[in-house]
Amino acid sequence: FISWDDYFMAIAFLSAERSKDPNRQVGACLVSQEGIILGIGYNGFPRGCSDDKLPWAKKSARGDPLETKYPYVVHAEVNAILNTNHASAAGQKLYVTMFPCNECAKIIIQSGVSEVLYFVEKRIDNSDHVYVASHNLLSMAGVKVRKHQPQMAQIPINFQDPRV
Ligand SMILES: O=c1ccn([C@H]2C[C@H](O)[C@@H](COP(=O)(O)O)O2)c(=O)[nH]1
Ligand SMILES: [Zn+2]
Repeated sequence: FISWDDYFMAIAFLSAERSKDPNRQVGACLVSQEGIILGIGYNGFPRGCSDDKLPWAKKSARGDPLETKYPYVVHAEVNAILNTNHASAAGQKLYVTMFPCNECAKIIIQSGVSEVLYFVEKRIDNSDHVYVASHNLLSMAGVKVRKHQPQMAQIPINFQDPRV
């Protein structure tokens, strides 16, 4: 059987699979102190804002930021926190497939999340101020941050009927 941490991180990974971002799929899973899933999310455009009308591009040929995804996309962490159906995020754990950016860090802190477990860091070196700021904020606010060390290398899901 799989450990609780692998289980919740796997749910964040599965949620990431729903993202339509062609460059980076991110998933998040908010879990209560009792081990109950309160919310899951992935990076996507806001409800009612169609993927057919908004761009998924990283860069614009014309240098217009409005032709890129960045001003429009809701980050996975924010969606997981907002998808809680009014349960409080205070004291809870957030499992994320990628270390959160500074904007997500602010929301994580203000919503009272007490621990962030992440799988990978996007930051390549200390020059990426967004992720350095995120580390600084989470540390100053006393939010625990832990890199998840999986106990299983993979968790296959087989949709075949187990009796076959
Ligand atoms: O904290 C974060 C940071 C980023 N994301 C999402 C937002 C975008 O859809 C991608 C990043 O795309 P790049 O092409 O790597 O710039 O990741 C997030 O959900 N949470
Ligand atoms: Zn973010």
